[in-house]
Amino acid sequence: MGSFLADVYPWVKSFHVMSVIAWMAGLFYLPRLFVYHAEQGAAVDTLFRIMEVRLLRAIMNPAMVATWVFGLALVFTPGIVDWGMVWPWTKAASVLAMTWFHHWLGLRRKDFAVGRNTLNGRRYRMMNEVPTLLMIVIVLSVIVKF
Ligand code: HEM
Repeated sequence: MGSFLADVYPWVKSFHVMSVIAWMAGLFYLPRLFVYHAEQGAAVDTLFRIMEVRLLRAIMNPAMVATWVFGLALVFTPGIVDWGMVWPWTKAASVLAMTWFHHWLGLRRKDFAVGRNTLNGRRYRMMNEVPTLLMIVIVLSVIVKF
């Protein structure tokens, strides 16, 4: 299994990065939709509900699962992760936080879907910074490898 993963390592890493791009696109865009949805209210309600559920189900959920599957395959590839270094731990903490953020967005989408959103546009703008900060930590972790 280890030698198979070593053989396909560049492929797995390519698909990991592709799924990361799709997942991050959704994580950046969905909170922006929530900002407009919270601020414009009834005028855009039906259209935004459809856009939000489709973005989450058709793009973000599959992209998150693919990111995890390819990412874990990289973790099990011999010689890639040295748990004695700091970067695997900062990366692991950040991807867990990113996954929490994904689920937090899913819960907020459900609030909008039943007309029970309680947060204003400003709160969603602030939450929009969470994936940006986590992305910075993740990319520095995997590229600089401190
Ligand atoms: C969801 C769970 C994730 C796991 C288990 C995971 C794990 C890994 C591992 C083990 C590597 C290989 C590092 C190497 O080849 O030296 C890697 C590469 C990479 N990961 Fe992730 N990752 C995850 C999520 C993410 C996320 C959310 C991002 C971006 C925000 C990301 C961005 C990258 C990038 C850009 C690389 C390529 C680095 C290089 O050029 O070597 N990963 N990932």
